Amino acid sequence: MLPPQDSHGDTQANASSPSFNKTSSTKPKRNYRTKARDMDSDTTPEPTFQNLSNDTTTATTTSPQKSSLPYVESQNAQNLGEVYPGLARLSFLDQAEQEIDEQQQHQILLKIPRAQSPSQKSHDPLAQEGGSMLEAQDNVPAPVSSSAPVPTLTPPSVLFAGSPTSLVEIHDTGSSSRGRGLFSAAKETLKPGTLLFKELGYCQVVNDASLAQVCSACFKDTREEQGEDDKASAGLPNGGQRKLVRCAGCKVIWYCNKTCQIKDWKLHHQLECQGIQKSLANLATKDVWTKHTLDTTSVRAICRLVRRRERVRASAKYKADHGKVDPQQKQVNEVYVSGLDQREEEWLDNHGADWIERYLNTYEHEQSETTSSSSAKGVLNESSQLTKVMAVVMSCVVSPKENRQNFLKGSGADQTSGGASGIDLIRKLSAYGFSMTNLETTTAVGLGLYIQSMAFMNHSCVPNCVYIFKGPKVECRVIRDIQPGEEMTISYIDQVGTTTERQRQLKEQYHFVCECPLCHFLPANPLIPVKDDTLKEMSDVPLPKPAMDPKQGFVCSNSACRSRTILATEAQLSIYNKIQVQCMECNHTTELDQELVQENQEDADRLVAGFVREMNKGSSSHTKRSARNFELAKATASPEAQDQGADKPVIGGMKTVQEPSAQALRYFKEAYKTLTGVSPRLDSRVDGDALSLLSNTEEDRPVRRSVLHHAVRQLEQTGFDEAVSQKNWVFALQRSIELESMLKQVYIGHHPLKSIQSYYTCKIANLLANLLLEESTVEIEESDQDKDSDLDDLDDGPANSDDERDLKALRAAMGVGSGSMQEQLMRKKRRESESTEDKELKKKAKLDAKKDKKRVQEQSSSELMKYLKTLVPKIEDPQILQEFRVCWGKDGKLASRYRYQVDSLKTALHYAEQPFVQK
Ligand SMILES: C[S@@+](CC[C@H](N)C(=O)[O-])C[C@H]1O[C@@H](n2cnc3c(N)ncnc32)[C@H](O)[C@@H]1O
Repeated sequence: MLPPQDSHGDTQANASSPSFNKTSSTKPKRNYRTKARDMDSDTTPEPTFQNLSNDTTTATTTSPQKSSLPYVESQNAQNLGEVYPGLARLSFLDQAEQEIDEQQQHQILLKIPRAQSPSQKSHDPLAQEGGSMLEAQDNVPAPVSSSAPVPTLTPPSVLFAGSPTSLVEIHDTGSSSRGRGLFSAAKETLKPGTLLFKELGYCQVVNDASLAQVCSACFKDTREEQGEDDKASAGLPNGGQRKLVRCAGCKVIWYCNKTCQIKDWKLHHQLECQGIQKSLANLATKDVWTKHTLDTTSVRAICRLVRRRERVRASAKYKADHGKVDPQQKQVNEVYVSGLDQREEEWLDNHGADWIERYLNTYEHEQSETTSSSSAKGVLNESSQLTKVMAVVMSCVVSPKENRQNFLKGSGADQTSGGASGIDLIRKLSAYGFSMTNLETTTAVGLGLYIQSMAFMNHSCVPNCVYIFKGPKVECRVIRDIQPGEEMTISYIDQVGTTTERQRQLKEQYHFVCECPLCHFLPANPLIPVKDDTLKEMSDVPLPKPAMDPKQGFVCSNSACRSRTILATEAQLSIYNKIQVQCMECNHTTELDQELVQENQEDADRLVAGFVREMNKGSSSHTKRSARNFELAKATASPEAQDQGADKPVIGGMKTVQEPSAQALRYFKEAYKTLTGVSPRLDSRVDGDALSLLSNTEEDRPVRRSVLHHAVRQLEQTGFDEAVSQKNWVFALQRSIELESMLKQVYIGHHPLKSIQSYYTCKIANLLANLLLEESTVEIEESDQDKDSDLDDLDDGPANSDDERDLKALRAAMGVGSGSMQEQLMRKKRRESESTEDKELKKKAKLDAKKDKKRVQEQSSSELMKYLKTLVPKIEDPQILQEFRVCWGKDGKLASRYRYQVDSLKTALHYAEQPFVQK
């Protein structure tokens, strides 16, 4: 069934179905030059075009979120995914590549050989529910056109029989806390780059912050840069950026176009659109949608989950009618385990249902009596984010009040929740939801629930697989050799963190104590014995001494001492509270206590905040999103920045490249030093004058950490992000290089983050080379003009006719020039009385100053160019391209974009060099 249209061809907003203006078929084909089109047709027969930038949906949403994986519900919903991105900076690129890998996917079958009853075996929910996703429903074309079986469509009997081409199977890990896991079912070693599986989410939603930028059907991100090789982007204005159109029914969900809307309508949106509208009409929840008082990402995800389950339920009923038992509910519940902490779970079990009921009733009651005060607000303040989310979910999916209890408590009689409690659903989403991320914008764009294979992948701090998002699908690839029968793992968090940090994060967000080899090799708690064979088996890089995590150590605090040996770890400090360590190299004794370290950290945080503030001062446009696009548009300094900019170093002679202010650099350097005890690498060739503003003297710091501390990485990352957003390209390049080398040191094996950082480095280098080229071209043109104007100057005056001079004076006297008539005549007289000698001297001084300035600029430009040239061999390292291929597939779009950047860089450098050589 397609979204119905009313007689005007418009969406019947309240008729359960959004649609498009009928006239749109007679209109010219959608043209990306038009502004965003609002599918809202309640008010106008023609589709309304709506500029996204003016839309309230974007105006009030939270800033683009960085994310962690999986999605963490227990945080404040407004901050969901704001943890440092780690793996979450992975891409979803567009889906062109999907076609390429489709063939491979057909080779992959999923085996689930755990013991089951015969009835369970034939109705495994993983196959059933996931399968329904790919079934053609309501005329939705099945995404896979080939007749070859794909995992989700594979009949259960085939699933369990296994196949010679099976790559993965699910079985027990043998550890009670790790439960089941995904194992290699291949007969041979799986090599890096192998595609293990592709999976479409059971449900997925675009997050609040990205709703108006990311299509809710194909997950194409309008902020994503269009590759030079991307044919679809050819001819698009705005650097190929598209605008989205909005569903007229709920006015919440956005799509690329009608095709995407219809696709999503059939799959999900027809099940949720009316619910959102109902919730919008509910006084208690209206503000959530209109004023964004609550992040609705998980609300919408749960709604989709609930509705989807209803559908599955119906199909189960059908199967039951055909004489088969419905094992789905039980088994799906088995897949989802709770992700909340014990206290919250208990509270929700005991009071959750009543509390939400009370919240909704109280609120409605208060609204109707128009009493502003106390209790409802008090209750609201007390509420945990989860219960609020649940309340909004209920307003979307449960209509009669009497059904609420059933929904919340999961009575078997309840038709809406399908037997499981609504609260359970939110827990499940919390434990199994994955934050979907876009690599190019480095932001979290959505939340997806992948239940077929991804749900069974356990975490490791040294994973052998990575996953990347491609549209609504997730792809999982091998990044290190995997032996037959070996467990396949991914990292749920940023691997760069120290053992202490990683373990804390896993505990807080995912509620388990990590049992991976790295945590055994470098235990966060020094009292836990080291298992030093765990990591050696899987690493071909030199390993640190067990328990001496180079990322989390303190080194000698004597700045004169160059030893980088780890003298103590943070874990030791947290156990002993106070430690005294003596450096073997210089005998200097360092005394550390937790308070001191804490102060040090606070100091650094304050400096980082100051650094960000100073960086932002320099620019009037804080458009991080567009800055990420690295468009070659010149960064014009704001008037304020230009005012302050008199003492700014002109880097590379390019007035088009903003530099961080001396103050910002000072903050950066201070923060770096506070964390590490040493100065950051601010390359003198690049930072020129800026560096001289910074003192190079190193004083002793009571705390010196090993340089790879997570905080340093965060500082570098902040520096990079800020520099990119302010178009401080030289500084951004430096930070990118630093980040790249850090990532190389801390990630074992291939990792997408390494390659994406290399991509940024190459891209910024290319950008600078192109700016240099532009500058040099402009300089040649200017110097040609200068020659002409110099000649004009010399010819000026005496050569001009009396008539012409008189005419000028007359014009000036009539007020066309500046100053009063008398002043102008005086000036003219003065000029005329100046001796030819004076004039010549003045002209010469002017020319000399100009030449001096040009010389400095040329010198600076050629230095920058030399520096960029030194980067070329590093950028051309075949290992980088290999990294791309492993993580994104051999024909990945990013690899070809990278190659393009390399070529462009070399060409720009070649031509930019010409003018300087000529002089
Ligand atoms: C996405 S599920 C993975 C599948 C799960 N093992 C199962 O049997 O359903 C995540 C859960 O697995 C467990 N887990 C995953 N990785 C682990 C690890 N490295 N150490 C301990 N437990 C882990 C935790 O209980 C975590 O909440």
